[in-house]
Amino acid sequence: MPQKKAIHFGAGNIGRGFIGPLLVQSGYHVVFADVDAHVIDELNAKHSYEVHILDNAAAPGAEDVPKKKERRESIDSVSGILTTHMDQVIREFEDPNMQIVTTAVGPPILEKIAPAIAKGLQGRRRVHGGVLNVIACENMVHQTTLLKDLVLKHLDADDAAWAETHVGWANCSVDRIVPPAQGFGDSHPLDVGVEDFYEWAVDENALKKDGEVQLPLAGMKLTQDLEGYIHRKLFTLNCGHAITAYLGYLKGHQTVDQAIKDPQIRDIVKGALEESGYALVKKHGFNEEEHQEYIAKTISRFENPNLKDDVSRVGRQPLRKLGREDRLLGPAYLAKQYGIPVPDLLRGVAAAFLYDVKDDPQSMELQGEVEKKGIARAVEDITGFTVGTEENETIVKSYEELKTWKAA
Ligand SMILES: NC(=O)C1=CN([C@@H]2O[C@H](COP(=O)(O)OP(=O)(O)OC[C@H]3O[C@@H](n4cnc5c(N)ncnc54)[C@H](O)[C@@H]3O)[C@@H](O)[C@H]2O)C=CC1
Ligand SMILES: O=P(O)(O)OC[C@H]1O[C@](O)(CO)[C@@H](O)[C@@H]1O
Repeated sequence: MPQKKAIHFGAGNIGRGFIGPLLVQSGYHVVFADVDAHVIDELNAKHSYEVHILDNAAAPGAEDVPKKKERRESIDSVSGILTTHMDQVIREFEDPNMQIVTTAVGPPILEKIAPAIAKGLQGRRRVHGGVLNVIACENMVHQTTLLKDLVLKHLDADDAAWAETHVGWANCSVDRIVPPAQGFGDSHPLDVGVEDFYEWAVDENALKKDGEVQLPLAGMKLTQDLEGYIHRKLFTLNCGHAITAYLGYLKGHQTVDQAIKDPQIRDIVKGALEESGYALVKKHGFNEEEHQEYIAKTISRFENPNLKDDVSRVGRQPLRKLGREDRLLGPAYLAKQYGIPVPDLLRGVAAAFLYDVKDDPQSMELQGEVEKKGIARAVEDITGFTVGTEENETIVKSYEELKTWKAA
């Protein structure tokens, strides 16, 4: 029997370190589609690589010296194509063994891969018309719905109607910390280091189950309450992570584990996650005790010294992270609905306004806004908290206080 196939757009950290491996474990041959010719050549030369699971273990008796405990998983049955080679992308979609399309390219890139997916779907419809499932694994709410809308723009009415009935467009929540690979040697360019923890929750209702695909895949949780999973992850892991990164950057810490060890930072992060947690418990009816454990587990994930996760990776693109539904303002607005005060979340927002990394265009754009409009007006425009409101004043006050951290 021919091997079933999946095409994954984005052979980066999450592609190679999380989604690709789960697809391979589920019996799929994974075709990575990327613009990076070096990675694609390596995939086609070796057809395999290793995932290094970097444990969070400290050496007994030596508190500050992490003991590198590591397991390895070999990922075989992989190949690559360049997304610029449209004919190859279309051929993969036309293959009847192709059953799943996943992405991890970064939210702004979805519109760039949409034309290739549209062409692929047209080809598939023409050749055999088999059912397919698409799951975008990006850190944002309703990422697959966004991808679907972008793809539909490239289809005529007939093809769009076909894509509605024959393609499952499933949103998901994707959680595993996978920093850029480091230290595996020049001869292992595809290897990637990951934390042990992972969670991939996928909207069960949106998947097409009438094709060949056997669900759930390895490591996948099917859920009828995706919003709960997305909010819990985005407003806890991503929220705490971003605040740790922005405050860590202010204090000159290089990595997340160094930043979270700083008592001043830890207190604010913990406070913010408690505030966000009260709102999540109210909104989704989570068990309070279990949610406290989830917060503690999340903070312990930040402490993993073996990940060497740079604060500039976690803080990247601050304007996206200051989106109204995203990790900082999302929980602040949710808490507001229940009258929950959020001083530490707003400290985190203020810290984002102080993030001035020269080679991060969004950071520079944000600084430009502050310079042009002044902090209170910039906060109003970006966060929606108008000048004179308690939230705007708290952010501005925290901004001024946190500035002194930078100077120190
Ligand atoms: N790294 C992590 O720990 C996590 C990341 N995510 C999300 O996964 C997504 C990807 O993140 P990473 O893997 O960290 O980024 P990455 O930068 O390591 O990987 C992105 C990949 O997309 C490729 N790419 C860029 N333009 C492309 C195009 N037009 N066509 C095909 N491929 C293209 C890049 O060459 C790169 O290989 C983001 O949305 C991120 O928020 C979600 C959970 C965890
Ligand atoms: O990938 P983004 O959205 O820029 O944000 C970085 C975040 O993504 C992750 O890499 C994985 O969820 C986290 O480590 C971090 O909070």
